Amino acid sequence: MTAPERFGARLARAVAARGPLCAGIDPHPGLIESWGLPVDVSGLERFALGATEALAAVTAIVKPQSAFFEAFGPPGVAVLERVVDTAHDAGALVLLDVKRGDIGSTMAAYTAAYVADKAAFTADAATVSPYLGFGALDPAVAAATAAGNGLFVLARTSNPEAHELQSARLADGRTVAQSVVDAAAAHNADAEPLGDVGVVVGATISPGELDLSRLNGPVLAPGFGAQGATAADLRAVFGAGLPGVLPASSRDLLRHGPDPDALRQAVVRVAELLAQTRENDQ
Ligand SMILES: O=c1ccn([C@@H]2O[C@H](COP(=O)(O)O)[C@@H](O)[C@H]2O)c(=O)[nH]1
Repeated sequence: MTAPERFGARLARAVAARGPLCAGIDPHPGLIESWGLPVDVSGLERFALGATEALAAVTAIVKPQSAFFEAFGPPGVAVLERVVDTAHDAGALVLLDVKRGDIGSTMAAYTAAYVADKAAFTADAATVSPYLGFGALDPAVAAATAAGNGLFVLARTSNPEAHELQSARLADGRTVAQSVVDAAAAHNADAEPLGDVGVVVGATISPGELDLSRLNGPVLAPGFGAQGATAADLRAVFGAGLPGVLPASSRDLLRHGPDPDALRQAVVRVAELLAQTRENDQ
């Protein structure tokens, strides 16, 4: 049996074709209402599938936020499953934002749900938390990568409350967040063009907080748009030409719906802005 193509390679190809923007599918009740839909499972379904059909046609990767689907109970989770399939049909990869983190044996079960071989959800990658110890993620890394899928490990998140914990110093002088980046990098050594174990680093953090130069893996950069980070902040935090940085935006794209053309135009505008910022660097 031939090995599945690795996530890092699939992501690099998708980004080369469609650009780095990661479109978030976050069905906030207020957004569902603003699309003129009822805040119930039928409204959730029309919102999430409409957003996914439009955004997944023009982006490399979409990121459904599981919490907003789980909030509707099992029928909401069934909608999430359809979002994953719809995004794949439109040609995008799917990063499920579930932020799971637990002891190793339980992580194996979470992986079976999302990114292992024959996983229930068939996502291409999932977000995980290392704050029960990075080693507790080992079963998840092994199962996801064996299936050709990826993980994005929370390192330095975009929310202001994260700083105290994630920027605390370890005995060796590194920050907690840097130790997460370094542990992810160890899994990506020698991978080409990009490893399968990414990190989450908010576009809202201060420049120079983290050294990502040896990561050799993708970086999900939320905080762009609704949380205030700009294209200039992305450049300041991540530098020019760092491969694999995926600026992520949810509310700031979704507020343009329900018109699919308006949603797609919002993606085009952000892509132009990102490209312009890159050109200014050269
Ligand atoms: O550090 C993090 C990690 C994840 N998120 C998630 O990304 C989106 C951001 O939504 P916006 O509407 O673009 O602010 C959301 O699903 C968060 O749970 C994050 O913001 N920061």
